[in-house]
Amino acid sequence: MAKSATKLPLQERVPLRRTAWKLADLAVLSLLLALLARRAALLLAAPGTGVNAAAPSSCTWCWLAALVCEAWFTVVWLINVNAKWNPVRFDTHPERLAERTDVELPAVDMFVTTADPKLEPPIVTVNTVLSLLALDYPTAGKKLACYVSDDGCSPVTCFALREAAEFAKLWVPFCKKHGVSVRAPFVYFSSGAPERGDGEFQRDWTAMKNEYEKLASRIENADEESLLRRGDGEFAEFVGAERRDHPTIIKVLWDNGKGKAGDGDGIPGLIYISREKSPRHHHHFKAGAMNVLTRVSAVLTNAPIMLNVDCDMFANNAQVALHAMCLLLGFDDEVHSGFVQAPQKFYGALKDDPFGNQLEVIYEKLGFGIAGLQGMFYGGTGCFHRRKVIYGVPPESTTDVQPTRMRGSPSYKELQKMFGSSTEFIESARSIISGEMFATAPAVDLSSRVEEAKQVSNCSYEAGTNWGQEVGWVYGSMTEDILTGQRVHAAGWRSALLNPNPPAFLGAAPTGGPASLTQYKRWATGLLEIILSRNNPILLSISKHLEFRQCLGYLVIDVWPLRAPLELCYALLGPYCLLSNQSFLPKASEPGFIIALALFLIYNAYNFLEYKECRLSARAWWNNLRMQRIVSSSAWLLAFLTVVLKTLGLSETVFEVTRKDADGDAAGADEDPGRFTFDASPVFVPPTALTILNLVAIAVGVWRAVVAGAGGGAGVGEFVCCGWLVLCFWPFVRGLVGGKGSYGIPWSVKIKAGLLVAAFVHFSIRN
Ligand SMILES: O=c1ccn([C@@H]2O[C@H](COP(=O)(O)OP(=O)(O)O[C@H]3O[C@H](CO)[C@@H](O)[C@H](O)[C@H]3O)[C@@H](O)[C@H]2O)c(=O)[nH]1
Ligand SMILES: [Mn+2]
Repeated sequence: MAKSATKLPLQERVPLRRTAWKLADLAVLSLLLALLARRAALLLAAPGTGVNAAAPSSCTWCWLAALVCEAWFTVVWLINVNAKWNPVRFDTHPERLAERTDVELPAVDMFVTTADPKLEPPIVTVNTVLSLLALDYPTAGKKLACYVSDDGCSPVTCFALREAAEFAKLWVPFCKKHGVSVRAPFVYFSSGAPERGDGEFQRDWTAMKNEYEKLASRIENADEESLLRRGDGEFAEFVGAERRDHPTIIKVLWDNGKGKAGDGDGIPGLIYISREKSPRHHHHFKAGAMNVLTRVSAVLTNAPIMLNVDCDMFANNAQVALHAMCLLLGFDDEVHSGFVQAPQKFYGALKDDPFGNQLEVIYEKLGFGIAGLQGMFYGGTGCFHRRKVIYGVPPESTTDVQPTRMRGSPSYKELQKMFGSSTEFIESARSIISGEMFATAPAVDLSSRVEEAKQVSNCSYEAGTNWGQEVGWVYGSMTEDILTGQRVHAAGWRSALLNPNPPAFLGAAPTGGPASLTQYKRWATGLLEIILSRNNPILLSISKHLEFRQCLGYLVIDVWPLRAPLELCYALLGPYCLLSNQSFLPKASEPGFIIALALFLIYNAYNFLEYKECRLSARAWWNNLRMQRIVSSSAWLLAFLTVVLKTLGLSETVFEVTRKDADGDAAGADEDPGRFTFDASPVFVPPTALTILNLVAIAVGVWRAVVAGAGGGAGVGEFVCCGWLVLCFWPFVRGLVGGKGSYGIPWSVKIKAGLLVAAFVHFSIRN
């Protein structure tokens, strides 16, 4: 892109100052090191005997275990400090795009994935699709196209999208005429009738609202049986289609190519795809769906930029594609924006984040920090990709020792080996690899290329190719987003963080205990799969272009499941010591006590101030703090065990889709959607056991000190540990005693937890 000095930049990378935070980072680090040094010194001073003469009751192996855990906590702190150290913000100026006659905007293919019409109601997907079709983009009708992948193979979803295509003919012009800001109809109409505006607007608004309500009721009342039996054979392909065993179904629901030459202001094309499934082929969950979307769109429209969103992530900012273009076109070298990721933000989010999954502080502190290193992680949704990056093309600037097949003009044979045997696909890939940003898509009806598109969606298409390895979304992890982003960074690309105001996309955060913990468990399972694979960030930073500090940044997230066993071990030390009348922390009279106390206070104050700085409440801080403990002992721990079993070949990991609620809150009027709910799932066993155990330990400790008068082994530190854990697990205390229905912990869980506690108490007291 030629540039002259007078041109205003499309984007600015603004470093953010954080001197006071850096001092606090170092203060906590020093305290952690002091704690470690003291422990190590005392252990060395009295090998074999009690840990120190002043406190003969301290238990040597508890001190050793504590030393290992605290060393690990120090490492975790260090990698966090690294990630947060140099944050940056990217400011984007889409209004300058219009002034820049030298900048032509590339076409964008927009992908939406859905997998289950029950967990992901079609009306949710339809709203996401409508928000994308109505995006502001010059000649949107020509340059944008929307592809929906339906892993649920549901005629209802297909019907809903067909209806949406009709509705879009009214909705898109309405949004553009009146400058509607949020173009997902359910959000737009939820705010009630507009107060201002002229008569024409009022009339249009009422008419639109009526149309939307009719659309919504048609979709909600659609049932699979009657669709399949419809006389016009419209859904004939779905007859007999098993969700896990059916041929590819592709339907062009709106063809923007058809006889529309010259009419750029039309509505973007809309294509429905349900890829072939067969029990003989692994379908690789979302990553597999993304790869099919990539190939089908290559054959049909072949836009050089691809946007991907989950079915619940509507565009909340109509200018989002323009903001993204500022980052994709606004650098002198495109290596700086291999992909452009918007943070995951949520709509209708519950007050004070009761399930600790709104991730606001993570994004603002960790996200901006990582953005200042090699660049934001790919988050699976709300991301603009360069098609060539997904195809494995390295940035111009990397000087690889090995000659890469992807440079220059690879031969047909080489391309076939990488991308598979479709001639149409290879032709399209050739123009992408050569860096062509403005190849005009063939001026043919999309419908006339459906057969080619079906060919590249077959489940056998990828056999023997590089798809899922060096090309496309990477297979082998439930958390395909982090894995795929790592591959892109390892190729030497950087990424940019897209953070416009209003936020780019909004999605649904799961509510209730089971859904939230299932999501965390899936993430942690996938992360451990990454750590154990040849794509783990340490190997990538040694052998490829993943920068060292970025590698440490990835580890902050990747080690989640590894934290679980160590945090569990540390959480057991307090109750063990109270039960066996020993200690693992310095006594209040010892100098070491002050270090532990200061660490506890400063660490928590630090976190609290982070929440304050992100404009969140004290309640949100506390909810997140305690969810950290709950998630670690439940979801992360189970993920750890699942992957151990998988490694031993005893089980498989599967992608459990998160439920999305159509209206944002699932609970009835008399229920409290922020209150923790339970089911009989094994994830609830360990935290239930920890809750009971800590209560028992405190009771035994108090009894020993007060009634039996034989205290002295355990000190104030052990009591604080157990008391703190009980506070953190308060939702479980409530679930144990009083909760009705899903607010109570089921008996099967209580019994399993009770048995674990009995065994642990027996073991502690006997020792
Ligand atoms: O076999 C599958 C399974 C899932 N999906 C889609 O994948 C998306 C994400 O699934 P969801 O259940 O909503 O997971 P979340 O935990 O909300 O997703 C986060 O975490 C995932 C990785 O675990 C990322 O892929 C997502 O983009 C990210 O938002 C949804 O659109 C699904 O329809 C498929 O297309 N096929
Ligand atoms: Mn989701």
